[in-house]
Amino acid sequence: MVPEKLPSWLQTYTNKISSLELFGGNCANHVLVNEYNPGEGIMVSERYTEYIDVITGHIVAHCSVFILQPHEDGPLYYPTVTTISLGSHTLLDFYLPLNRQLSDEEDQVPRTEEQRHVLSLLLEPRSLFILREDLYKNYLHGIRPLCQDTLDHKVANLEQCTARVEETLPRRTRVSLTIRLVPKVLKTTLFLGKKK
Ligand SMILES: O=C(O)CCC(=O)C(=O)O
Ligand SMILES: [Fe+2]
Repeated sequence: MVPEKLPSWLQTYTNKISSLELFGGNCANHVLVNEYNPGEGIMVSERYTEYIDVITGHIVAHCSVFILQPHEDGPLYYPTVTTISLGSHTLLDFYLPLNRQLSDEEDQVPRTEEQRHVLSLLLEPRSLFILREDLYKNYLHGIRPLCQDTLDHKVANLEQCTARVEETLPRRTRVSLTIRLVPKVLKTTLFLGKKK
């Protein structure tokens, strides 16, 4: 990763979250901004392909295939990822990974996504969500492409929220700021063609 300066408004939130000592005394240095319209879920880049000019060795084109699926955030940001939700709530769903089934001797039949769904968390607007420990390491997460959410008993944090079980919440446009620490960054800076 090549470092770039964050816009000052984002640096403010990054500093605030880092002051909670979530990143082992370091300051978070990576922010992913996602916008979800009602009906949209998380799109995950499944395959990133680069096309390289065989003579010069330069990348001439690249493309990613984006699909909707539960995913893990992987080792790059481990052990902590934080998310600020703005504008709308969403439901973040947690799933058992497919490979966890194989250890269970009675049940070698692949389960559907619905059967692997363990719990959801209601992320309210202006809330901070901290993903770490068991939920980071042992579960996949995803956001379903829905226009509204009916809260059921699988929503595990309703006691901490203002919403109630069986309530239906229409989704509005949500912007999420996923703030995390990438420990290894290049020492060089990226100049995007701006002359001083
Ligand atoms: O938008 C969110 O709340 C989660 C996004 C996410 O899981 C990701 O980008 O890896
Ligand atoms: Fe994620």
